[in-house]
Amino acid sequence: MKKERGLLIVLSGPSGVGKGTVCAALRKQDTDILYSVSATTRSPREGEVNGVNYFFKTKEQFKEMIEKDQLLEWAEYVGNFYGTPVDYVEKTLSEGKDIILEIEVQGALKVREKFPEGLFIFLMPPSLAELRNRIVNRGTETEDLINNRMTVAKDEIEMMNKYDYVVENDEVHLAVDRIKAIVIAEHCRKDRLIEKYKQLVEAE
Ligand SMILES: Nc1nc2c(ncn2[C@@H]2O[C@H](COP(=O)(O)OP(=O)(O)O)[C@@H](O)[C@H]2O)c(=O)[nH]1
Ligand SMILES: Nc1ncnc2c1ncn2[C@@H]1O[C@H](COP(=O)(O)OP(=O)(O)O)[C@@H](O)[C@H]1O
Repeated sequence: MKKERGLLIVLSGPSGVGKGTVCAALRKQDTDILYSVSATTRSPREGEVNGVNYFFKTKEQFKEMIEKDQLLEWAEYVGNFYGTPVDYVEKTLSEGKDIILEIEVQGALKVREKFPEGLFIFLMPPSLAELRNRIVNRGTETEDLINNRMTVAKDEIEMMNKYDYVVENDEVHLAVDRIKAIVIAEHCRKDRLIEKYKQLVEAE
């Protein structure tokens, strides 16, 4: 029987909403969802590990990846470049495994063009004041960068209607449970299963 392709899941949301935290919590659980590690020209934050959080690249190396068609999508975000290495995504999906991409809105829309069947989830903060608190408390950004990210955040939130689902990240464990529930439901959608069961009946 033809192997079912994995599900491509995109998680976006404004800076500081908790995408990294929620993804890390999801990764810790035994969910069978693999994680796409992006390439970026941003400098590593304290504690970030090359190849785990990001593949940290120079601008020249990043440009070379674009020229060699090694990125599924890429975008410039608050002065740095970010992109999704295409090979790992393709390999994972063709092995029938699910993969999650934690990427910003412009990139997500490009992925949508290539993978209309993907599952697009937007993570929302409980309020904009709470969003700012989270960025401030994380302590990784200067005042200027916090303001830039808040401006971008408002534009990003307006793009929410391009997504299939909106998940509030009030508490990490609740957001994780919601995402897991959405993924399970997506696997049960009839348009994903019709082919599989048709073959099953025909094989009888
Ligand atoms: N388009 C695109 N965006 C990415 C990629 N990797 C990360 N991002 C997004 O880039 C933005 C900035 O990421 P980062 O500097 O790590 O900060 P933070 O996620 O806001 O804490 C976030 O919205 C990420 O989701 C990628 O491969 N492609
Ligand atoms: N549900 C939550 N409640 C309170 N704080 C949170 C929650 N989710 C994430 N945070 C905190 O908010 C900050 C930003 O989270 P992070 O995962 O880095 O966001 P993003 O990847 O979306 O930029 C971190 O300090 C993180 O610990």
